[in-house]
Amino acid sequence: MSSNTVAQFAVELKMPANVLLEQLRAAGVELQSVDDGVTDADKAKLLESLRRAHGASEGQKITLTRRQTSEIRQADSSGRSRTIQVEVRKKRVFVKRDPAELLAEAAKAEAAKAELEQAELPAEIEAPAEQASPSAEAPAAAIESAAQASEAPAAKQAAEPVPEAPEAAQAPDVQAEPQAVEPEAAKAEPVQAAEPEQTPAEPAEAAAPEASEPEHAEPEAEVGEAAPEAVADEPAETAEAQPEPAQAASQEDDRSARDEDRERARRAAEAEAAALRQMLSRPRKVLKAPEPEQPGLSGTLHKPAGKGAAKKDAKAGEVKKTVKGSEVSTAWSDDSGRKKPSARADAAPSSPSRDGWRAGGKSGKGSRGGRNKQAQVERKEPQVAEFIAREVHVPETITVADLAHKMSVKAAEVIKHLMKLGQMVTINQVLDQETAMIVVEELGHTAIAAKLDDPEAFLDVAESELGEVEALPRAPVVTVMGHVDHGKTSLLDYIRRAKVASGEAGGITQHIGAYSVKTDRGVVTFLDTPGHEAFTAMRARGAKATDIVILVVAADDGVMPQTKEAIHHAKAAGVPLVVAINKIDKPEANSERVKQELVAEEVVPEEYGGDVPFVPVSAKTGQGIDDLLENVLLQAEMLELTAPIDAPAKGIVIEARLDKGRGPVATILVQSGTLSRGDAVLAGASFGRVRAMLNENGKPVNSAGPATPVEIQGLTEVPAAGDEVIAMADERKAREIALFRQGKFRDVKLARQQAAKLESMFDNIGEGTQTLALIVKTDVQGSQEALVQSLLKLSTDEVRVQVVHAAVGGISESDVNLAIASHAVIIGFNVRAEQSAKKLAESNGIDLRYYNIIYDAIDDVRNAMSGMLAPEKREEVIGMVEIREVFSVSRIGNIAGCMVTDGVVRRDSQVRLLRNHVVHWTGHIDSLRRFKDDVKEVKSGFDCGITLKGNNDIEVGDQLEIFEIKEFARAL
Ligand SMILES: Nc1nc2c(ncn2[C@@H]2O[C@H](COP(=O)(O)OP(=O)(O)OP(=O)(O)O)[C@@H](O)[C@H]2O)c(=O)[nH]1
Repeated sequence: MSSNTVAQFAVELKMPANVLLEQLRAAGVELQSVDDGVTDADKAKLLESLRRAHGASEGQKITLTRRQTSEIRQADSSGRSRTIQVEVRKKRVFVKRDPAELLAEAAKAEAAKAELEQAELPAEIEAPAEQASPSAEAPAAAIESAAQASEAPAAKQAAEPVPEAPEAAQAPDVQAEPQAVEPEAAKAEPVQAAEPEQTPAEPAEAAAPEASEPEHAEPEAEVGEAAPEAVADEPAETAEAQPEPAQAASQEDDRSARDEDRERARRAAEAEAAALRQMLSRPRKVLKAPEPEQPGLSGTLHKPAGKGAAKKDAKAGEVKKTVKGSEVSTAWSDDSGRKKPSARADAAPSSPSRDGWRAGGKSGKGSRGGRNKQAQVERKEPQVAEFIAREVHVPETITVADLAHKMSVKAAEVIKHLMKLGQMVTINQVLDQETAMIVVEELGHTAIAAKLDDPEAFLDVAESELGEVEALPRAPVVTVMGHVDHGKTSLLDYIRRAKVASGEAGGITQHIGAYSVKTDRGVVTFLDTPGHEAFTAMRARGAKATDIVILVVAADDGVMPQTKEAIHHAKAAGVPLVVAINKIDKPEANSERVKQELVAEEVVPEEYGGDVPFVPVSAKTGQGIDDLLENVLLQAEMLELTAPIDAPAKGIVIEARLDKGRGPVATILVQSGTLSRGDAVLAGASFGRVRAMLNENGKPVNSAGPATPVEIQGLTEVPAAGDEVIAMADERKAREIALFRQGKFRDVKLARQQAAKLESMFDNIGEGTQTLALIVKTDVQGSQEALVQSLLKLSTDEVRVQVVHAAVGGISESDVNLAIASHAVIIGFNVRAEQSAKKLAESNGIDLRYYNIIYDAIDDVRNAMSGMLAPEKREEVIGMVEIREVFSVSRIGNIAGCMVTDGVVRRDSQVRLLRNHVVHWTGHIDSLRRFKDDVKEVKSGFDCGITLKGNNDIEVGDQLEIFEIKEFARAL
């Protein structure tokens, strides 16, 4: 192609015509002016000249590549750990080119740059990050192709590279490539956005998004700041590396600048992450607070602060950091653009916190997770309850749940321990007392066996929950006693007729064995079971129902045997007496004689200086009845009888029977608390729910307070008179106890027998003087007196003989009951027990002794009293055992496999461990087994397994000397 003139060629090359003219002249082309023609040969000359002037025609290329990887860990709001790996690749190529080429490129680059400037910005602002890169590359590629295409002869001044050209060329090369941009980062955005309550809650922030926290920033704003953010990290780099070609040529400088850039970028990334983490972990309230200092900080820490500088850097394309996903870049830009200054200010000086964060990240949790963990630990600390050793009262039976409750542990804990003991139980399973006590001790508490019939043991939890209930005054409960035909029934009938029937419309429909009488001074409750039999029968069961005894003595008959018996019963029970001298309406009545006879029985009237009120009455005419009641109430006042009302009911069975239509019916005297219809009750060995309740007049009532007799229905069985009645919280528990008592009944009876045996009297040895209680029944009065006097003379300083009751006649049920109640021994001289009395005595273990010779009786009693002295204890070897094998069993210890070589070994015997015939240890046998069964004794010639209580130190060849401590009664 031929150009016409220099001027035209200069226009083509876009350079001044006179400059081109000079270059042509320098190349040796003879030209006079710019209007001279230029041939192709001239152009070739110019090219050759320029090449010569600037060395090799090929440009020298220097490429620097930097790769930087950073990892960011953070926890999201749910505490999950996320990792974001960011790899930033930077490639910078410096090309030293032919000035002519550069000259040509320069012209085109100018145009391309303008094009890029327009294309790049919208690409980064609006397009997602991955789209931003190609769009940025496109104009850059155009520049390169344009530069390469212009192989036109270069002008001289093109020897120096145009400053902006390399930068433009670098634009496509330098990219931040997200190697592993996790979707978590994208998730972070919804997390932030998912706080709708904040934006409406903070209208001020919404109005000023620049000052608000990133959470409130609008997505468009965040995306828009992606480019400035990315470039803002590298302002120094662009500033230092670009403008001066001389510096760009210096590799050393360039490298150090890049190191700085890299370090800065790293810190920036960390600061961003820290800021993000802070932002996520910060409490919401804190988030609402604006941070006004941020823009200022941004300006100071980042030299080209503000959008202008950022945009400029973006245009230069020195470093462009992009990550996949607009949300990620949004989050990052959001942090860096707004929070980075403060974040960096926070994070940079306090590397420990950053370390902490990283450490948290390693453990799979962000710093917030770490803090939370710490907080959780702190919160957990107080939950570690301090162990408190308790005294646990273990009743006859207890469920696993209740036992756990008593020990304040979880039922699972109890079940676990029982499993260790080889017992698989459920939470509702009933444990026997022994097992329960083992568990209690296992758990480190002190087990106390509650008394077999101690209702407190079942109610202690309930009562402790109820707390103290105020005890209020209650009516006295009175029993009438006296000799046959002295008028007990008449007296009770009169009182009931006069005081109860008259006051009740409809009269007495049913007589339930007890009733209450209202007087001017108060209420008196009568047990309508005259005679001391019922009284003593109750006492024999350990129940005390009566507060006061009215002793009826016929004025025309005087003190008779049953009168005396009644006195003995009352005195044995420690119940105060009120004497009613009855039948004073009769002309032959002699009150004074009665008084004197009673004084002989140690019942001293007040007028004689005693403490027993004597009231002359007539059950026939009603004379003195009011006075009698008044005296009873006076006596009651002195006793200060009280009982809680607002409490679960406790009472006693007065009488019970099986009604054909109604099933078991029991007359109950409520002694404390209030019994209500529907209450679950335990009555001795029977239980049930109070289905119906009738008062003394047969009228249905819903509740009964202290000292109130009621008849109840709903028990499963007929209880015995004198059985204690307890209202319980739940029927299930009442049932368990009742069933257990039924099973234990035999044992209870056996236990009772112990106390009444003459031989076992010495078991009761304690401090101070002992008392031997006797009931003496003889054939004639003479022998009675002789025997009683002889027996009383046996009393010593240590043992006192007490004749509770002495009378002529056969041994009656009443005598046996008195013996039960008084723990007395019955001596029958030439008399025998009635059949019923014999049965009662047998069933209750009462010692009945028959004698024909007074001295035999006296000798026996003396021997018994000798037994009551502390007996001599002597040791008696009963067997010898050889240990032939030793088995070690975990949790049990060492078990000795033994052969009984001599005598017998008993489970409850004591043992002395002999090693080489030297006593090594003395103690008790823990368990004695034959094969797998526990046995009570093993005789000579048999092998057995023995464990020793508290001793595991056993060896093969050891000998066990089995002995028992036997007590030998001392003679007086
Ligand atoms: N004149 C008179 N007779 C009375 C009086 N009290 C009771 N009697 C009579 O004495 C007799 C016996 O009276 P009860 O009330 O049955 O005597 P008790 O003590 O209950 O007799 P037992 O039930 O057998 O123990 C009856 O015939 C009564 O009528 C009284 O105060 N004056």
